[in-house]
Amino acid sequence: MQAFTVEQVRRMERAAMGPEDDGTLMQRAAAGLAAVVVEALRTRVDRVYGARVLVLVGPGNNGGDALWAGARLARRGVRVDAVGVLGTPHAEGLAALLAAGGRRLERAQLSALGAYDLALDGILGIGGRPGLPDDVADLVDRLADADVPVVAVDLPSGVAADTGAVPGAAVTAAVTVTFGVVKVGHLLEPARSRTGRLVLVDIGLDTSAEEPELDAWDAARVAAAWPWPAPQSDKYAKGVVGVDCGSETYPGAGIMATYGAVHGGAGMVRFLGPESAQTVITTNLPDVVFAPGRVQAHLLGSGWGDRADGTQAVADAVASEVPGVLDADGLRYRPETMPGTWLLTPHAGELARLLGVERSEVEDDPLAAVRAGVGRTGATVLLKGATQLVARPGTRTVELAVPGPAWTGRAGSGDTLGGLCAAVLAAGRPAHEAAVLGASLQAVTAAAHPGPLPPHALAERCADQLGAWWQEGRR
Ligand SMILES: NC(=O)C1=CN([C@@H]2O[C@H](COP(=O)(O)OP(=O)(O)OC[C@H]3O[C@@H](n4cnc5c(N)ncnc54)[C@H](OP(=O)(O)O)[C@@H]3O)[C@@H](O)[C@H]2O)[C@@H](O)CC1
Ligand SMILES: Nc1ncnc2c1ncn2[C@@H]1O[C@H](COP(=O)(O)OP(=O)(O)O)[C@@H](O)[C@H]1O
Ligand SMILES: [K+]
Repeated sequence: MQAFTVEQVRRMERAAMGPEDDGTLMQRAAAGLAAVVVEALRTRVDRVYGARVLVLVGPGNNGGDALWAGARLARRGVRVDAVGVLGTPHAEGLAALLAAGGRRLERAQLSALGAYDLALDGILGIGGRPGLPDDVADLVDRLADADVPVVAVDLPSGVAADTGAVPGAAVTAAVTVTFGVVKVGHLLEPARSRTGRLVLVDIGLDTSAEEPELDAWDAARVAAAWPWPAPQSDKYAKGVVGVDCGSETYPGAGIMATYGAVHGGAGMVRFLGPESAQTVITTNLPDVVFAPGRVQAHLLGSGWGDRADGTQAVADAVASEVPGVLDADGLRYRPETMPGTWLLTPHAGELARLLGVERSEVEDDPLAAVRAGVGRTGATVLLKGATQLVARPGTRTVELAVPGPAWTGRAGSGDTLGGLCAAVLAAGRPAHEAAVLGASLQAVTAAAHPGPLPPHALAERCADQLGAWWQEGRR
């Protein structure tokens, strides 16, 4: 699924409309929106005729969409009340609603909100600045308290369309009906959680001239793209991962990274980390070897802590011209520039440190931050967290891994994730694919095994997930 910025949407809308806006796009949007509301009413109250819908109307075309959809609903016998909550409502849309038998109410006339079967959020769309005025936020809260489900028009009002930030009050929708194309904010947390189920209505926009801002993967695409071994593949075709992770202080990181590489399907894993981790690895993963030798992907940095020869270790690995994953503490020892064949896997705090900015800056605009990480380092960057973004040199579009459940975020999950990515890298895939596939496999597996599994146990389930896909023939 591809997502676009507001600026791109405006360009596509202008191209579709031509010099004059004759309202065609808005009519298509309203028709699609009304159809979704009809289905939602059938599901919720088992009727359309006589059902009650409240339309919250803002000052722009977003309110226009909602009012025109309200008119369509009113013609089907829905009892539609519209209330202007910001500015002056779209004139033609309001006239159409009133002509169809809908009512316009003042806010003071609103009582017994629980009597509404559903509310339409037509307050702000792509022209909205994030946040809602206090009085509007208060009405939105009262609807939530009254358990009235909200269908958001285009975007849940109050969220930032281009970043997914939610810096102030915002609507939480059960369903969001968006028009033409998906917007960035629908897919990035925290706005994603405000979006609910996302329905895309085709209004005839042509995306071919625009490079998408985001390319979001789903599980089926991950399964299809996985580097499945061919019948003749030997261990070198599957790839050898060299794991130099962990330290005497943090031996577990080396163990969990190794679990990731083994269960991500590496043909061989060489463990080149601290001796204190070796006994556990030998006992639980006897296939791992400890002798130095041929490596097709490096995995460095997880659990290093302070490492006296850290700079040299990273420099040597980069100089070997073999691709690699550089994680966690290893990021502090990176050379000034790195090849795009290397994958850096920072979480928000690590990326902030790398960029010399506050963590909040990364969290407020992760898309800009992950691109800045590429600009700063030259490497491919996976920003880890609730939404996992992958940026690479030379390509503006940022890839979005399949999201997983919040249980996944535990000490050591990042270490196993590094191992999964390194296994894909060792199989010969480019760094950005290794990042998306590794992160998505972990997320899909965690979703299929909900609960607080420790990272090494989740890594074992990753192998089960690959096995299930293999048996389904999804390759
Ligand atoms: N164009 C098309 O062809 C199509 C467009 N479509 C629909 O149009 C929507 C975009 O419509 P839009 O451009 O009119 O902007 P919209 O989001 O309604 O609001 C802008 C108004 O809100 C105000 N305002 C902003 N933030 C605020 C805040 N925090 N608090 C208070 N006020 C705030 C802002 O005021 P100002 O910036 O002037 O202060 C301005 O008056 C789009 O999402 C889709 O639903 C579809 O029909 C398909 C065809
Ligand atoms: N809210 C969340 N939802 C889903 N996955 C998450 C969430 N938070 C973190 N994760 C996952 O957990 C892992 C945490 O990585 P990281 O912060 O590097 O942990 P550590 O360094 O302790 O191993 C990442 O792989 C990320 O994918
Ligand atoms: K809206």
